Amino acid sequence: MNAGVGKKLATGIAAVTNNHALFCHSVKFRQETNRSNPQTQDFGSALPYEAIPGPKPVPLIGNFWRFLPLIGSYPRDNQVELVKKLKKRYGKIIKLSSLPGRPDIVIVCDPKDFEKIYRTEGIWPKRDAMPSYKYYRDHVRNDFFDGVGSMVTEQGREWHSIRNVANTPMLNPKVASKYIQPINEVASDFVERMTRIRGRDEMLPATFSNELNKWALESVALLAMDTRLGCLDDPESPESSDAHRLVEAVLTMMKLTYDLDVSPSPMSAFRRKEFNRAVDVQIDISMKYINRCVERISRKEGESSETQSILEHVLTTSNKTVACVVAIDMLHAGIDTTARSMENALVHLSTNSRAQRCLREELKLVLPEVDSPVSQEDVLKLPYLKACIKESMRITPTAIGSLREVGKDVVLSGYQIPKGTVVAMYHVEASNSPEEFPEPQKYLPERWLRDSEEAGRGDRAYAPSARNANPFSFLPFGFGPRACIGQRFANLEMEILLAKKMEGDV
Ligand code: HEM
Repeated sequence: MNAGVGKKLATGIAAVTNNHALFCHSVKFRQETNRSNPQTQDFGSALPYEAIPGPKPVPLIGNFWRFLPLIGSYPRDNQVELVKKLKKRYGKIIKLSSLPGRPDIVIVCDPKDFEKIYRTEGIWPKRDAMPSYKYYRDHVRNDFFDGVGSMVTEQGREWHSIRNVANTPMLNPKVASKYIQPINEVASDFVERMTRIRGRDEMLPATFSNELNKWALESVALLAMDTRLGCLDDPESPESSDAHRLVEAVLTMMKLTYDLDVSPSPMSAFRRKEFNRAVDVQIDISMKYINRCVERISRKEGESSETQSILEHVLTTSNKTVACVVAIDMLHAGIDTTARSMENALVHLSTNSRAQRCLREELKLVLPEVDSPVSQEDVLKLPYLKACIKESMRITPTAIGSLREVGKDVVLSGYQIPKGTVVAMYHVEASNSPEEFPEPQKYLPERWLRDSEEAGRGDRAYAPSARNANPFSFLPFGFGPRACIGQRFANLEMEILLAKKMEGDV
């Protein structure tokens, strides 16, 4: 398994310069924060924008050279390391200016500033993301997309119209409950596959991260295409199968999104062609299953919308192009993120035998029958399981930060930030800050349990409650109207797989 947990940047829509963002972890927190007014300092009396600390641009070449090998101070640093270095040198707010072809970026690390930023975003938050995919849609395959924008890349009214179509089924708990059984089946197949692929020494293969991508794709295909693809089949699907081609296409696209949008090079023209081919495959395969679904809908006219699947709902309220765009958004945003978050949780647990014991104890009580399906009610009775996942996402979030264009003039860390400035909120800094989470590097799921009695039970550790932290310091799925639309499903997929995996190990 990958040892570099925490250093991974989610590609897809994730990771600040590659553009991901986050969501609040409890309704209670949301109500509490609504009561306070984060705008405490008057704009006019704040320090000017120009005075924000940060690397000073050199005449003609700006700040670009700082990221070059040999001469730069931050050559090819991953973003977590880069921000740590910048924060140590300049403080909690840093301005990165004079980067070729990019606007200034203001980096912030303080959760109090995150709240102020999210409070300015209004009903149509702006988060620029994946320019390569946008270019493909607007210029390469405009014939197919015909102006339909994607949730991940669009802004303003265009973003709102596609997000609205997807919100209705994806945020409906009754629709989600229809997926519990198939998500269970995918998880059981994956646990069986884990047993098959273990070596004689019982170790998982070095390709285990890729196996998790297959599990995440198999789960997302349920939502996006109403189908089981067969990514976990034994014997493996042939190279010409949809499962094989889609895994390759999604992984290629995710890798090239990073190369093209974050780290462009002289090879970019060749990579763009490969990128375009990878999206072509996703369109072909998604459309095949969307067409099948259209036939199914025509056979069962008159069904209530509550019994419809997400895809059926999108097709009956919109059209096939919109359904395909939503499906591709899910493929982009729902695979790498869920697979990496699951991998991180497994790594944290594998190195923490006490947490493993506590989790098994809880599972034995709630799910005495190994192999029985995990229901939504079961999950509600498994607070330690949920806490294990949360704690892993706190220490090693897959989306390390989030971009926004500020919607109003705002004061951040005492400096004026004019409306329209691009800010990068580094959530990973806040969720690992000792001010918010004492002993931040310690994996203590107990932080997330509701009361101290529960925390002290059996082998459980006493831990400082996460409830004392600023609610904006832990936002693994973003915040506000642009928060992750797949959060409910991602959590269900991870909870059910983790429960089945740990149960099976007893
Ligand atoms: C553990 C897994 C996941 C994590 C950590 C994650 C995290 C995020 C984050 C941080 C954002 C940006 C939110 C913002 O800017 O405030 C986001 C957006 C998004 N996520 Fe997820 N996500 C996960 C799984 C999924 C899944 C399974 C799906 C789909 C089935 C999905 C679909 C999306 C989409 C479409 C967006 C863009 C929403 C928009 O801009 O309107 N995500 N996700």
